[in-house]
Amino acid sequence: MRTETATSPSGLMQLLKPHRPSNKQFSIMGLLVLITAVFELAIPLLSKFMIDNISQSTFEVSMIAALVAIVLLAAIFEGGLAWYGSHLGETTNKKLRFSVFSHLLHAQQSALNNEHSAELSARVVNDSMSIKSILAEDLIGFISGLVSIFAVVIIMFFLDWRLTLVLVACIVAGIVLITPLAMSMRGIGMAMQEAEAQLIANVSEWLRSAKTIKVHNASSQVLTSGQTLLDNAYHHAMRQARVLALIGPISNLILMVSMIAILATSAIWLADGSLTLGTVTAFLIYLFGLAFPIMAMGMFFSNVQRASGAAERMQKLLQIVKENTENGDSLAHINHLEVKALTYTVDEKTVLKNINWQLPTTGLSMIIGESGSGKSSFIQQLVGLYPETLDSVHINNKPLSAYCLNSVRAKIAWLEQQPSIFIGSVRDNLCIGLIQKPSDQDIIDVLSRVGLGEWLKKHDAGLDLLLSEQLNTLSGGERQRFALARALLRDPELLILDEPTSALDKESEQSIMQLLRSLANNICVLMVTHNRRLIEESDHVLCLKEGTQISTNPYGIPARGQ
Ligand SMILES: Nc1ncnc2c1ncn2[C@@H]1O[C@H](COP(=O)(O)OP(=O)(O)OP(=O)(O)O)[C@@H](O)[C@H]1O
Repeated sequence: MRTETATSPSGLMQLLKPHRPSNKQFSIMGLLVLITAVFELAIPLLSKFMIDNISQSTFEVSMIAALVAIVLLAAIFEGGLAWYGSHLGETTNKKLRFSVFSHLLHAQQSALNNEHSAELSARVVNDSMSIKSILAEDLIGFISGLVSIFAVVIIMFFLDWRLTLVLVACIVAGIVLITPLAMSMRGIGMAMQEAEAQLIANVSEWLRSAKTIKVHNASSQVLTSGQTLLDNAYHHAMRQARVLALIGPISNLILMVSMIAILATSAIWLADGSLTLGTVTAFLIYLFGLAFPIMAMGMFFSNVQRASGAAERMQKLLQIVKENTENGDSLAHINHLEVKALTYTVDEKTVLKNINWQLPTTGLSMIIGESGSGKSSFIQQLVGLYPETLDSVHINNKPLSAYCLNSVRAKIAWLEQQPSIFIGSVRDNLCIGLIQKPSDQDIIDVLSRVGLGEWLKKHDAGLDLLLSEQLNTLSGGERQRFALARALLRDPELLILDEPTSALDKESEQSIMQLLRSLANNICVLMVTHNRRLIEESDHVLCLKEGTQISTNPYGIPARGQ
């Protein structure tokens, strides 16, 4: 479950710790920053000597050659530094995204049930971007800015300490002005990321449900809601733009005021001969050179605040408790399956109450009951999706909590009420999670067994045909049979099906039931159904009413084994 944490720039460091570049990589970056700064700082000094030599008529051509060489080297190192920074930032970004994505995939289902998938995707993809830019761009700007400001102030001090004092006073005033603006970026950044995640979640849902919206004449209503979300995102983006728009001009203002102050004071000292024209030129070049570092440092502080907000949101995701799927005994075979005193509660609502049922390891068992009676919830407990009920499900007289869940799930195939289709080929969709991939012929045979042989023949791409949730390649009934094929390829010992024939015509239903009956000779087939006709086919029945097991069959139809 989630917990609140106060995240600051130190929270950002904590998030980055396992993924950040190595000390060696940081050292290389530091070295590149230093070399680039040295070259860039040498340019004004060389210019000063050149100008002073020209005015004293002692000019040498070699000086121009040295200046050109240094300008070129500075440009080469600057490019190299930008590339290296991006390399470090992008690598960290990739690792961070992978870590959060992998954490979410392994997160406990109950925590994921409360989240919107598109909002989670937005956090994995978007929030990490602002964290990446700290490493890829801002950190370099900050370190080179720091080195430049420090070195420039020292060089200037040796050139003329009086002008330096004027400049330092201007810089300090600028920092005092910029700091509160930078600090406000954290809250703004968080609110902006939150607004964008909400926008993405809603837009993706609306677009997925475009047909429903059209048929219900709800486009204008949805647009109004969309407008509100857009206004919210726009409002926060503009708050950010206002702060950034202030940081730029304030930095320029510092530069301008510094320049005017330096020129004014230089005029006096030039007149009394205590200052050379070369020194003034060098000062002015250094001063322009300081504009970028000062701006970069302002940006660094504001972006660190913004990234801290993103880090806080990502940290919350990383605090979702993960499933423990790898520890415990490995399950070889299901010889005995029993549910003992199973109670399942969600948000103080009792969904299942004290269910006791021994499932036969072969045969066709059915779970029946009114809508909302807890049938789907019951079968989800058998695959260990909810840690709080692991001790109530017993396999071979040991609770699920004693087993390595991955080994249990390897023996089970679960066909959801609304089967998922992933972006990928027919083959990829059917073989998902299988360690030993079946041959194409095996896949084609299974598709024929579930009645999709003709469907496959209609598509030239065959098993390479691309499927996705959005592509309407499969009808509702075909999708159910497709998911059954996926389940069969797992060669399960327990086959769980949540209303597997709800979208099928009578003929297809009969052929699927025939298939399930023949499978039930060797394995446990457990299906949820509303269909009265099918109950007659069952060997065993669990009847649920408002989450409680009842002995009387509400349909009044005796099952085969009863
Ligand atoms: N994660 C959850 N959070 C809140 N309520 C839940 C959750 N899971 C199930 N429920 C509630 O528990 C009850 C049983 O739901 P379940 O889906 O198991 O019923 P069902 O018998 O399969 O219904 P149907 O036949 O309509 O599919 C419902 O009222 C449902 O809203």
